[in-house]
Amino acid sequence: MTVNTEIKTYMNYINGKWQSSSTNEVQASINPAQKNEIVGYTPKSTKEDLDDAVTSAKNAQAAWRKLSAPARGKYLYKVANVLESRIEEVAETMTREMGKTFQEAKGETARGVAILRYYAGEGMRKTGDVIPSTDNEAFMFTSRTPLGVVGVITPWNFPVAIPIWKMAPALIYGNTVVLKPATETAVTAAKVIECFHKAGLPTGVINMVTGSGGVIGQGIIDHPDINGITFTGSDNVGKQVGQGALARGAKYQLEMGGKNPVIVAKDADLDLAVDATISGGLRSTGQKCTATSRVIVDSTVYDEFKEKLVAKVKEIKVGDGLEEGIWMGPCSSENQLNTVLSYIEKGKNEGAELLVGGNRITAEGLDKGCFVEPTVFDGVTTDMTIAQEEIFGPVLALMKVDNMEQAIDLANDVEFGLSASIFTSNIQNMLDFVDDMEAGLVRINAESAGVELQAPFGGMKKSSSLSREQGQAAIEFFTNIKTVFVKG
Ligand SMILES: NC(=O)C1=CN([C@@H]2O[C@H](COP(=O)(O)OP(=O)(O)OC[C@H]3O[C@@H](n4cnc5c(N)ncnc54)[C@H](OP(=O)(O)O)[C@@H]3O)[C@@H](O)[C@H]2O)C=CC1
Ligand SMILES: O=C(O)CCC(=O)C(=O)O
Repeated sequence: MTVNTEIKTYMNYINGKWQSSSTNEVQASINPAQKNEIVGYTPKSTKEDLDDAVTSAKNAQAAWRKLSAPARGKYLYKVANVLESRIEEVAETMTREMGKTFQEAKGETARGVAILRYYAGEGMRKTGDVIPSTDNEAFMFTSRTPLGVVGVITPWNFPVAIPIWKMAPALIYGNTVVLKPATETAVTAAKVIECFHKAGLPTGVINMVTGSGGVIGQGIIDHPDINGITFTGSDNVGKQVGQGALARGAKYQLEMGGKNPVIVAKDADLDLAVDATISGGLRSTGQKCTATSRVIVDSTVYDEFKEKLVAKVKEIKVGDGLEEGIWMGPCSSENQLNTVLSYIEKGKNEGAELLVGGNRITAEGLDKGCFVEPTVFDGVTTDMTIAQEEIFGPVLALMKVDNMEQAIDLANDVEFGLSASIFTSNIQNMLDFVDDMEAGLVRINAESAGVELQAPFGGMKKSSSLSREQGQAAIEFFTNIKTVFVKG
């Protein structure tokens, strides 16, 4: 494929115009597969830039809310068409900016298109109920009203899908938006916003301000004119968002980490389980909140499963995600790579046995990138750090159990509860797992990652603020219910 190597400076999008930051300062976005390559520059914005964006969103609010939902939907269909016409280009930028393979990046961009179309269609669906009143002369019903201005703070691991699955429902239900994308993937975000611009959304309905989390993200948390904040990212920052929003009475929604288990029962199809563990744990270099990280295997099939898993992990081709035949790209940044390596060190120091991987890759051609070997640990116990904390890297921890009850207890023995999967052919195992697993997504004979846009998405315990994103569930966050009582 041809790679676009032009280094461009992208801008904030405020009040329907592309604008540099008030200080004109920019930050470089670096390719994690080739750290000497700059993908583009984006503004290092200030509080003043954010204020302008919020004012613009606030001014646009009334007219956008007054449009019919089907009319708002028509705009989203147009955005979807523009993005669809740019899939390859946006995907290439994503791969160069955060490292996931081009195939995965294309899949994610296509998913962005599908999400836009889904929420465009939502504009034609009902948003309320008629409820019988005890007064037989009255008419009672519910309707939905938008929050107002929504602040959207997004991470780098799904730089197209996550902003879109937050912005599209915000818009269809009548909110206006200020997006603060992750700094690491701000160029990809700018390209997504270009699609909204091209689709001709009314001025001010959508705005983007790039810049540091500490300034622009914190600014969104504190801004009195932002009525709701939707966030995906780390546990620590999520807590700050929740506490800040609560303190000033803004609505908030948080999606944070996972420590997702896969259980392999003695009656599992082992080949299927091995493939799903690798796909769920190591695709996107393990940088998904739904990634498999703990592999809990029945002792009867433990050795056979381990042997098959290790053999396949050794075959994984790591490299620049733009190259043909590469299965796993780099970590998204040097920081992320160092975090992963530090967890691998902790695993070794705390007594886990390294079966494969464990090192930074420094082979020629990969030495300028943030590459780490896909890694599998054996003999992991639940008290170890690698069994408890989110690593966000290509690291699998094998854990042995003697029966299904032990497996589910172990699977639940973490602070997170996002996704979990089981491989079994026994119906009782499936039913027990569905009933007892403390996770927002429970998947049977399927990998832990893989979210469908039309279904609710979110976790239990520390994984989320207990609300759900995506599908029709999104309406609960992006609107308030009004109960209407009418009497002639
Ligand atoms: N649940 C998930 O899908 C994700 C989980 N993570 C977890 O988080 C770890 C760290 O990743 P990282 O990128 O640092 O995640 P962060 O939580 O720091 O970043 C997520 C978003 O929050 C912004 N942000 C950072 N600080 C603040 C702040 N004080 N107030 C408001 N917003 C802020 C970031 O901006 P900026 O980019 O400018 O810093 C980014 O837009 C990963 O290793 C992983 O464990 C990370 C990404 C996604
Ligand atoms: O598994 C997926 O497709 C979604 C994962 C996700 O939401 C995340 O990593 O933030």
